[in-house]
Amino acid sequence: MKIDGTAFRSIWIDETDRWSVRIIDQTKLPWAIEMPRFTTLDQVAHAISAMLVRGAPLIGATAAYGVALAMRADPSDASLDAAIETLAATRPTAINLRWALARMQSVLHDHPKAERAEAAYGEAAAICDEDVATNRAIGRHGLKLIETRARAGRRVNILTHCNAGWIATVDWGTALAPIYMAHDAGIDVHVFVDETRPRNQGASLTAWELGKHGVAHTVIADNAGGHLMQRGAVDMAIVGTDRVTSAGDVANKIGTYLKALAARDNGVPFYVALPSSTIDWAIADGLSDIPIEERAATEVTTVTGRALDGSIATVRVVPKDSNAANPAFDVTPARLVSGLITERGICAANAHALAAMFPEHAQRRAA
Ligand SMILES: CSC[C@H]1O[C@H](OP(=O)(O)O)[C@H](O)[C@@H]1O
Repeated sequence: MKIDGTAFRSIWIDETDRWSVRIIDQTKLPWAIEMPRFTTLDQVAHAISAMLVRGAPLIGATAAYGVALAMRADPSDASLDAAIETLAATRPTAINLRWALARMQSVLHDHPKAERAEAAYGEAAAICDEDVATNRAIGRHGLKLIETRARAGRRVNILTHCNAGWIATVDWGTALAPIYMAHDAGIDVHVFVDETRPRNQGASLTAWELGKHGVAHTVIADNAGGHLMQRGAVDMAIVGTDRVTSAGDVANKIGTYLKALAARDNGVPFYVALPSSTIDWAIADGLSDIPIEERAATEVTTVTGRALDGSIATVRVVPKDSNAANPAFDVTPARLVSGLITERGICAANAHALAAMFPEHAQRRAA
């Protein structure tokens, strides 16, 4: 995507040093655009756990480069195992992290040590390029859903939660990819952007992305979505996901389940956009089998933003003696999902439809 006319991916290799991995520091957006460079495994691991980079596909792609940097420093088996373990421990919910690490492990495990760094570097680059193509395909399939609602001269109002845009992936995004394509096709599309407390990925990241691309949008409090759906203001919802089970249960940012309930109660189609690398074929029951990340209470008790004097400030919004809980994700049962928008097309959120869309995985599970 472009930032003020310049094309960007959310992760890239520095043009002056092929062993410097560059990212956009998402903890600084929308107030500043900072693009730190990483040259070590530990820098990458911190960037994922502290959410300088975030979003399931981007977490996986970044971890892949973390393995490559580790192999450059020490291509031994012990180093490879330690890198995989360190990166796997950064965040528990997004399955793309494990998917990418398993892919790196399978490529490198039997690879000659002297060539491991280059092989890892190449595989990480391939993961990034594939993610861009995958998300572009998700956009094309999701665009059809928007086109069917874009009756002549009528604005299409879409609600999204958290950030599943291009900065949550290598490029294009998942939930936002169809929206970008609809906008670029001249469809009058407007997005209700859930602020998405506590880290405000919607207010700070989705609003920033959409604004940079010129997409009409309105930031709303997380609690306003149901009200808008009740009054017919929302034509459909499209969200991203961090893990979908083989039966179609969806883990996504906290608050997604509540939006899915409101959507079902008001007859609003509720779609989830995802690359197949987000499907966890090993589990079926999301509520019992998807680990939900519990993040620091300070993310709930404080808010960071730009003060009126222009400085960046973090303020408490909860009395210091009050406890706070911070589950970062919830699970939306498949029965509340209208459809899954994947790189191969749109399918129902159930085991049969997913097996038909991705038979190679169903056969592997059956074996
Ligand atoms: C395209 S995956 C986006 C997905 O990831 C976000 O979680 P986080 O910001 O904690 O990495 C959120 O669940 C988004 O829907």
